[in-house]
Amino acid sequence: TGHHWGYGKEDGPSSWYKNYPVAEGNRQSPIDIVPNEASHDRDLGPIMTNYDHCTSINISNNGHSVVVEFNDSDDRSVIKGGPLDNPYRLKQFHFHWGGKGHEGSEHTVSGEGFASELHLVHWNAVKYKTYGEASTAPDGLAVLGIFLETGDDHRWLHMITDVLYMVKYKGSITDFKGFNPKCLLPSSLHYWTYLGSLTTPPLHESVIWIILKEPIEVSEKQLGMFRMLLFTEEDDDQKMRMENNFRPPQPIKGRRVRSSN
Ligand SMILES: NS(=O)(=O)c1ccc2c(c1)[C@H]1CCC[C@H]1[C@@H](c1ccc(O)cc1Cl)N2
Ligand SMILES: [Zn+2]
Repeated sequence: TGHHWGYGKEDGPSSWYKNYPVAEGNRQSPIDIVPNEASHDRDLGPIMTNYDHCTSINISNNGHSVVVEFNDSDDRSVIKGGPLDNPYRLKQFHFHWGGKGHEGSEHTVSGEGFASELHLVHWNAVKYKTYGEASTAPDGLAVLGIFLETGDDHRWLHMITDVLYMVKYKGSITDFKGFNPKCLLPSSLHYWTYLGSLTTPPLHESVIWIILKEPIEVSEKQLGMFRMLLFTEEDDDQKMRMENNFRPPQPIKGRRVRSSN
């Protein structure tokens, strides 16, 4: 289903518009965030994440990233507050990263990229019946973006990097239960928010982006573990390392970025 796309020279972000014309739309993501051009909105309250009873199910390599899926059959793990009119249910999280020593985040701040970016994907189960339906609606998804910068070892990220060898190849999946993503959040939940899109095909313009200002620290060694993943399947004789799986910033097209206080 859908067209083949990737991050290479032939199938990468600059060619996605051919099969996904919305790539040139008016609310595409990621963007470059310019902090002193963001407007402080007094009625923008704090965001609240309630992941305590969340249930991770599995971890998989979908050929574009490594994804941890959650049970989203009820409101056990949600994000609410801030720009959101109701709670959005946690569906999955995944990462985008660079190559050795290169940048790898999708959003940038005053033109600066980070080594990686974590996306916690939530959907509006109050207004829509399924994730698929929500993924095409203008207020269907809320993605919490967290920057990863290199520094000390992240004390909990090893729970993920320790199992990456199990999902080395595209299409591989393994059980991954009892992981609470609360441990991946930085201490401050101050954020920027704007209306955007999925950063990969199908690039649906259905995302309320909430980008945390404070990055989390991970070690170069931990990040290097992500680069042992492959874009390719086990029986593919080409072993293409999974790295630089990020879309560059897109035109802001007059959009406002708001800042929590
Ligand atoms: N980078 S990102 O945070 O902007 C992001 C967030 C959510 C989704 C995507 C990318 C893309 C990439 C893989 C699946 C696809 C999408 C989806 C999943 C399952 C579906 O049934 C439909 C769709 Cl559209 N979900
Ligand atoms: Zn993403």
